Amino acid sequence: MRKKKNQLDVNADIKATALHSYDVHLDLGSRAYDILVERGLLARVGEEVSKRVAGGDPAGRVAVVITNPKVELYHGRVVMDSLTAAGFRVVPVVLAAGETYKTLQTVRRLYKIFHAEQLDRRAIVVALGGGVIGDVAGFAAASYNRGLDFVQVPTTLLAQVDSSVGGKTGVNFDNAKNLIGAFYQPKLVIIDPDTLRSLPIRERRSGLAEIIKYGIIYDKPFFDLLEREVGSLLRLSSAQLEYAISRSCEIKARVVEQDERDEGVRAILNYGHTVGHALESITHYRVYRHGEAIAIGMVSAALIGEELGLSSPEDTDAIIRIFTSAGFHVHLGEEIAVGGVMRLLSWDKKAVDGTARFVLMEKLGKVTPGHNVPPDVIRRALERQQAL
Ligand SMILES: NC(=O)c1ccc[n+]([C@@H]2O[C@H](COP(=O)([O-])OP(=O)(O)OC[C@H]3O[C@@H](n4cnc5c(N)ncnc54)[C@H](O)[C@@H]3O)[C@@H](O)[C@H]2O)c1
Ligand SMILES: O=C(O)C(=O)C[C@@H](O)[C@H](O)[C@H](O)COP(=O)(O)O
Ligand SMILES: [Zn+2]
Repeated sequence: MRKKKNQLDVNADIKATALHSYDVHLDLGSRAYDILVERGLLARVGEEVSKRVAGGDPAGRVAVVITNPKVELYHGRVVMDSLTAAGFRVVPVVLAAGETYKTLQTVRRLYKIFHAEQLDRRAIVVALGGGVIGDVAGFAAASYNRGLDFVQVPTTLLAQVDSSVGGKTGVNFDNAKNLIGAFYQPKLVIIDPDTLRSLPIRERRSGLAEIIKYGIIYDKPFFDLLEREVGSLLRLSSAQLEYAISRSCEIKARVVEQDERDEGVRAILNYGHTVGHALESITHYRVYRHGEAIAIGMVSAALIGEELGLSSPEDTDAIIRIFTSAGFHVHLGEEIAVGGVMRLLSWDKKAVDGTARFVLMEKLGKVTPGHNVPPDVIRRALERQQAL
């Protein structure tokens, strides 16, 4: 295992291999992998997958590229051509887009295609798209034939900074977000920030929420940088774009290395998700983008921490300020029933005996998991948030 480093030393782990090109390594022993961040990488997917996953011998190997219609339109050709040129037999699979398709039915559809194509264990599943594609394709790869090699090629900001890294795969089930799934690490993550040019502003903002999360949970200097850069990051004009992406992956990698299966410290990556997931679920995954829901959830968590005397009102204000300046609505809508949200908290994966355990901030840059919060405190915080 990599030596534990303090927050500032951790910057040294991101190896700048050229201008605006970064490699992050996630060290999990036999399941270790690289996260490559570089503009233009999409055209080198075939070469990188061949070298790093197929041991330089792609002959006779199938690459199943799982994507959705919009991503296929913008970025499918370049990826598939590059895999074909490297020597893979490419099987494209285009799934319907959106969180409402993050279901077992979609996974079953993938199994049917894998079966019809007679995939053997040498097949490689390539997820080309956002977090929904990555989570669904990853779960299918984890379970089909007891595990196929899996490569993440994330094309949303959210997927580039969060969902493509760390091996959480799965689908929603009834009213519970991500209830069915597996920990299954990719063999490689290929991030091309140029793909973000075709991404609508609302989706970019959603990804920014997870980037801001890393500042709140782990790295105050990063939070300060983000306060200055939110506008230019959204416009993709920030000179810090690649840094913000790789720094986010780096923080996630350092946390996952310590607790791959979410039994302890990894819960800090779930800051804001307890209320955030409940909001996604209560609105049937149709109202909020994931980042929008967890931005609201991060403000809820800050208000709860403040109510408990754990964190300061100044830090809550700083969180509200950064999200507001990025264009998020941090107010909890009057139409959202506080009681309904509170009931859904028991489905959170961090719950113990049906009672939510919150990740709460002590100060910007430091959060702790496992807080059992009295219901009246949660209610008070959520009602305050409705009045924001
Ligand atoms: N596994 C994890 O660790 C993890 C972490 C965070 C979030 N998630 C999950 O990720 C999901 C959210 O992911 P998301 O925000 O990427 O949403 P998403 O996958 O639904 O993608 C958002 C939209 O962007 C479009 N799109 C993707 N790339 C594009 C591009 N380059 N240009 C134009 N359009 C593009 C897609 O077609 C889709 O309509 C949620 O289900 C969430 O629970 C998982
Ligand atoms: O990787 C993690 O661990 C996270 O918690 C990252 C979250 O941003 C992500 O939304 C994750 O999918 C939530 O996981 P869950 O276990 O709460 O379903
Ligand atoms: Zn998330």
